[in-house]
This record gives sequence, structure tokens and C-alpha cells, in this order.
Amino acid sequence: MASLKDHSVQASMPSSTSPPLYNIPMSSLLVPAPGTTTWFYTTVAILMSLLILEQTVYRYKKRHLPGDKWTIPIIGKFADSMKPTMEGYMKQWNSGALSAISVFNIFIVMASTNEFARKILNSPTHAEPCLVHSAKTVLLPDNWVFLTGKAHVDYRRGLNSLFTRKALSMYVDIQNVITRKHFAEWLEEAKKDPSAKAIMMTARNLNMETSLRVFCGDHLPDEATKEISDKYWAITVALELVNFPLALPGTKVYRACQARKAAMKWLELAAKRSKEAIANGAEVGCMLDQWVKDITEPSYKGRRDFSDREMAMVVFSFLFASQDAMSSGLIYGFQHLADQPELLEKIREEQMRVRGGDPNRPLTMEMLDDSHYLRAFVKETLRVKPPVTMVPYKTTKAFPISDDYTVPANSMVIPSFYNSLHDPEVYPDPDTLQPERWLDPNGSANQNPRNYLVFGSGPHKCIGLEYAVSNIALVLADASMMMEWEHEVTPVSDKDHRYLVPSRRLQAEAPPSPSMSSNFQRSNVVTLGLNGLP
Ligand code: HEM
Repeated sequence: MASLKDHSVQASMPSSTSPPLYNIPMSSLLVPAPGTTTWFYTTVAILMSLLILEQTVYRYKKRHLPGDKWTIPIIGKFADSMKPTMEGYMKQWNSGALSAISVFNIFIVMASTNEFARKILNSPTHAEPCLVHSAKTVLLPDNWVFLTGKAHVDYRRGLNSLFTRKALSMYVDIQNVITRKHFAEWLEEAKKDPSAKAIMMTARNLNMETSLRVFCGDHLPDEATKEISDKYWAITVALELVNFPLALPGTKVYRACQARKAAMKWLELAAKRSKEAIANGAEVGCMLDQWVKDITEPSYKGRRDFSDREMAMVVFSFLFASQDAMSSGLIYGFQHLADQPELLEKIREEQMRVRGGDPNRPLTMEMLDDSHYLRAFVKETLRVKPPVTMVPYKTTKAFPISDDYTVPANSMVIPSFYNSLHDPEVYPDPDTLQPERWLDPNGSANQNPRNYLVFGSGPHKCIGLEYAVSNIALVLADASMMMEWEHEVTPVSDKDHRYLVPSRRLQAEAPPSPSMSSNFQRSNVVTLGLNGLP
């Protein structure tokens, strides 16, 4: 019996109480040498003034919001942000619907309620997504994901046709083939070595190949999918919250840029081949083909002049946005089914029904539609352990978020998704995984869709959500037909893994909270034993 380990995410969110300023010990080194007294006292006076100014500005911005009365000079809550805990987040969220902290002089407002979270996500004239400095270096500054306002809306509209039902149905056929190929490999491995194994890379590799084939089809040679998959990890680690921001040789950002160059070379080639294939009358076989076909239709009204490089950058942005979140969602799905075998049984029964009694029958979009229990399970697993718990935004101007508080311009505002997804009014017994709550159209879960923030809300709401859900559903459904797996509980395997936020949303220069370090960099945890079904 082989096993797979799941990996937890740690986002950094300062939470503990900082020591008051007057506790800071004065060093005996601060004794001036004779003759340097004036300079010494002038320097001390300037430093003291700056420190007082820092505290004054913090208190002025914070006003009546809950949060520390003083901020630790210069670094603020940085130390806490290096070792985040779910308890720390909870403490901050529980302190108020809005609460304040400061990290490296970045003023941060945490929003814990659904009302405030949605308000932030749906106020593009006041707040926009926040990115780590290295994201622009890695993803390239002219990538569409950095657009804001109308330019962003217009560009995104052009991409919607890549996620229509027709397109998604075509993707399902590709997903089927890749998933089965990987499962055969998993089972082969499990036969050779039945010991517990980490599931992280296993799930990630499956997702990577699925995404690359869905996006680029056969326009990528096998060696390309392997090279991109192998090198992509360098990109994930370079987008951690705390990283040296310049792409100097030897740094993570440098390695990520090298990986991006390798990936872009192949993705540009795929775009070129796709254009040639469609021009020669080939059938649409992947997302790029769909895009090329759309923009060459005589009735098409939008922009047509997408270069190979621009198309490659869009595909690259999709890979970037999807890898960690989708892998995380998938791993939690496996974990939940291993922990609650009665749910797995229900999925199996349903799958046998929708497949007409043939477990090997490949799923279609219609069969996925008909898999009501499976879909409810996927919705619920993503709710209980959301791969993304919060997404940092920054205010572009003063943001009157409530009647009595205005977030100052250039602050960070961080809407929590977790609280909305665990609101006991909407989801009674919120920590318990109950797919049934989604099966009653009149139940409170279905009656309060605004609480379901797994994929965000507003103009930046996840564009790939249908594809993500269908892929997680398909992988789990096929797994239920082809294998057994179990969760080998370790001391950390039942801890929360709910800290992931996509790294593309990392805050720039200074590392504030929350960190968006990937779910996959702090492995621990779930071990799953695998067995092929007879
Ligand atoms: C379980 C899997 C996934 C989760 C939980 C997830 C979650 C999210 C969240 C929370 C956001 C930010 C929303 C906001 O700011 O309001 C987002 C944005 C985005 N996601 Fe996903 N995502 C997933 C999979 C995917 C996939 C598979 C793709 C691509 C095929 C994708 C592409 C994107 C893009 C491009 C954005 C930025 C959209 C924009 O700025 O307009 N995501 N996602």
C-alpha cells in the first residue's frame, strides 16, 4: 500500500501582541565619544522623532479599530508573519469586523465579515489586488493579470470564451486521458513500494500535465510538458512572501525567471502551432485552438491581433493562478474521502449509476452534471478547507468602507474568505463536511450564495472556477472507480491547511501579512495509502 502526503500551507498573519515601546532596552553602546556629542544627540533626536512619527501615523490611521495600540518600530508584526497560525488569524478576525495591524510600515486592515469582504472585492475604484514585487519580474510586467479597471475588464471579457460549456466539455475528454495515465503510474508505484508517500508532488504533477494538455493540447511535445512541470516549482518558491526581490544569479527570483523563459519558449511555440493548425482547418483540440478559432471567425467583434507571446503569457498566467489552488483542493478532496469513507461509498454508488454500471466508462460533461452528490462533495470540501483563505487588496484611494471608518489610501485591505465559508448561520456545524447541505435548493447554503467566496467575488473572481471544479470532480470520481486510498494520520496531518492564498496576490516589496507561501512548500501531512480496486 503506497501513500501520499499532503502539504500544509502557512500564510503569515501577525497576531500576537507586540511589546510596548518603553520596554526596549537602551544599549550601553549608546554613549557618545568625546567631541561627537552634538552629532550623537542630533542623530538620536532624529531617530526618536522618526519613531514617534511612525507611532503617530499608525495611531492616526488605525483610529478606533481593534489592534495593538503601538506598532513595533520599523518591522511591526513581521516576526509574527513569519510563523503564522490559524489561531493567530482567528484572534485577529475575532477582534472585530475590521481590525488593524502594521508590517514594515504597511498599514493593513483585516476584514472578517462577509459584508466587508464582498465590499472590498467589489469596489474596483477603491481597491485592487495586491502583488509581490517579484511577481512582475517573474510573470513579466505586461502580463494581463496586472491590468486594472476597464483595461482589465475588457481583456478578461475576451478570455471568457475559453471557459464556455462547449470548451469545458472538450477539456473533460483531455482530463480523462491524463488522469487515467497518472493513476496507472500511481498504482504501479504503489505496487513497487507500498510505504506512505507525500501526495503533494504527485497531485501537482497530475494537475500540471492536465492543465498543459487542456491549454495547449498536442501543440506541446512530451519533453515540453516534462520540462515545464519540472521547472515550474522554481516559480512557485520565488513567489513566496519573503524573498529577495531582485533577479540576481543564485536567487530564487533568478531561477524563476529562467524557468519562465523555458516555459514561455514552449508556450509560444504551442501558440504558433495552434494558429497554423486552425488555419489549415484542424479541429479545435485545446484551449489555444478555441481561442485562435474564436478570433478568426468572421463574426468575431473583439481584438484579433494576439501575438504568440501574448497568448503564451495568458496560458502562463492560468498555470500560475491554478497550480497551487487546484492541487490543494484536490489533496483535501482525497483526504476528506479517506477520512469519511461513507461519503466515498456514496460517490461510488453514484458513479456506477452515471456510468451505466461500467466503472471504466470515461466521464463526459453530461455525466458530471448528473453526478449531483459528487458535485456537492466538491463544493463542500472546498468550503470546509478553502485553498484560498484570503486575498490581499490595496487601496488606490481613501476607501470609506463603513459609516465610521475610512481605510487610508495605499493601505492593504485583506478580506477573509474563511469566515464567510464557516459562518454558522449559513452553514450550521460549519467545520463538519456535509455534502447534503448543497442538495437542498431551499437550504441555507444554497440560499446564501454570497457567502461562498472560495473563488472570490467581483471583477477578479476566478475565471477558471468551472474548469477547476470539473477537474477536481473528475479526478476524485475516477479515483473512486479505480483505487482505494487511506489517510495515514501523522501528528500534524489533521491540522488546518487553510492558509493558502495564491502567490500572485503577494504584496510587493515588504513582506506584510498574510504571506502567500504556497500550500506545497511546508509539507507535512496527509499520507494516503493506495490500492488498485480489483
Ligand atoms: C480550486 C481551484 C482554484 C481556486 C480555489 C481559485 C481561487 C481563486 C481566487 C480566490 C481568486 C481571486 C478572486 C478575487 O480576487 O476575487 C482567483 C483568481 C484567478 N484565478 Fe483562480 N482558483 C482556482 C483555480 C483556477 C484555475 C484552474 C484557473 C485557470 C484555468 C484560475 C485562474 C484564475 C485567474 C486568471 C484569476 C485572476 C482573475 C482576474 O484577476 O481577473 N484559477 N482564483
